[in-house]
Amino acid sequence: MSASPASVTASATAPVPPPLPETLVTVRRLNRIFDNVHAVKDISFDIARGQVVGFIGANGAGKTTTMRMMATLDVPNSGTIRIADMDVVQRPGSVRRLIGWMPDHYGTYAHMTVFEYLDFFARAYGFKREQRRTRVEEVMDFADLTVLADRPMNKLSKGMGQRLCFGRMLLPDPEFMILDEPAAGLDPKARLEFKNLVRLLAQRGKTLFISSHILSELGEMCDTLLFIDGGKMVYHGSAESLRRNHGNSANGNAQMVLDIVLAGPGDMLTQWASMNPLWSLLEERRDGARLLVESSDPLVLAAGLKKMILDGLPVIEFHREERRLEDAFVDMLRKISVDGSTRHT
Ligand SMILES: Nc1ncnc2c1ncn2[C@@H]1O[C@H](COP(=O)(O)OP(=O)(O)OP(=O)(O)O)[C@@H](O)[C@H]1O
Repeated sequence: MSASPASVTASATAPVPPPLPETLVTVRRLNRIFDNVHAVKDISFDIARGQVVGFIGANGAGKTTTMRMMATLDVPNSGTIRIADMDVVQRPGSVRRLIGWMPDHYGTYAHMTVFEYLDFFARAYGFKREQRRTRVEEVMDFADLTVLADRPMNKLSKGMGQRLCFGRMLLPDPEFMILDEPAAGLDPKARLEFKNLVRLLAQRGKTLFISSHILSELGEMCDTLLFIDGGKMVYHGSAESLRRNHGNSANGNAQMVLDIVLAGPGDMLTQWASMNPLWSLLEERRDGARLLVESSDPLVLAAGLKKMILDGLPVIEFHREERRLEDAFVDMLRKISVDGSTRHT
């Protein structure tokens, strides 16, 4: 994506808006029930202005339902959502002027080109003549759509379509952007480009709320992570504090993760770990495994590696890993199932 510094600021001469509050979004005791499905259960959280927040949960966890309510597209059964001190149910029109919404699916118009599509929406947002053309060009430049300007919408790849949807959201230069699974189905290059775009928007002081069911997709680009599981919020804090605070075993002992490669089948390590206390299997691969060591003492690690060799394991490579977010998350869920509380760190 070829963003230039000026390219995200709308060029329309709009009146100067009032300053936004420090706490841009406040969600309190939010509930949504569909027939007999309690999709969102008593969720509360705040989002500070300028933050990039990752909203993570498995399929069916309640992400889209929560986001649709924030985007004024659905109404809670109980609870409140306030964006810039405005209640989304009572003042949807004013809230909409502040937010951008990128749905996980969007309709295509077979005979419209990328330019025509953006031009159509820019017209709907009230951009007139030259301003409209300038704005559409700015957005196409930012979202790397310029080369696709004349391409019919129904001839776009998944990644191109995501960029178009992203561009559409950027047209009115929203302060708060709600993005539902924007990186789903993107190839690694497109995902990296998307991360860069998010970083650029964050640098310009925008606030973003981004959902994904893949933790590692969001870990690096978000200031804060918010986890939802079965409609309930189970964690609200930074990726770093998740790694730090949930890097311990249930009995409070420190742990290490070791990635080992063998010149032989990975199940040798699975068997070895099952026979050695302090060691357990995290993940078996064809030619190795990731093992968890219930200690932070380097001597325990060294003794374990020596024993592996003496036990005849053909170890050809090993390294200590940063604890993965996924592991920390699983660990946290395990602790929550023990004491039943939401984690705020
Ligand atoms: N309009 C609806 N009517 C009935 N049930 C619904 C409706 N919308 C969502 N649900 C249910 O609410 C639950 C949460 O769905 P939601 O789409 O919010 O999850 P999600 O976390 O976004 O999942 P995904 O990643 O699969 O999109 C699911 O059990 C879903 O079937």
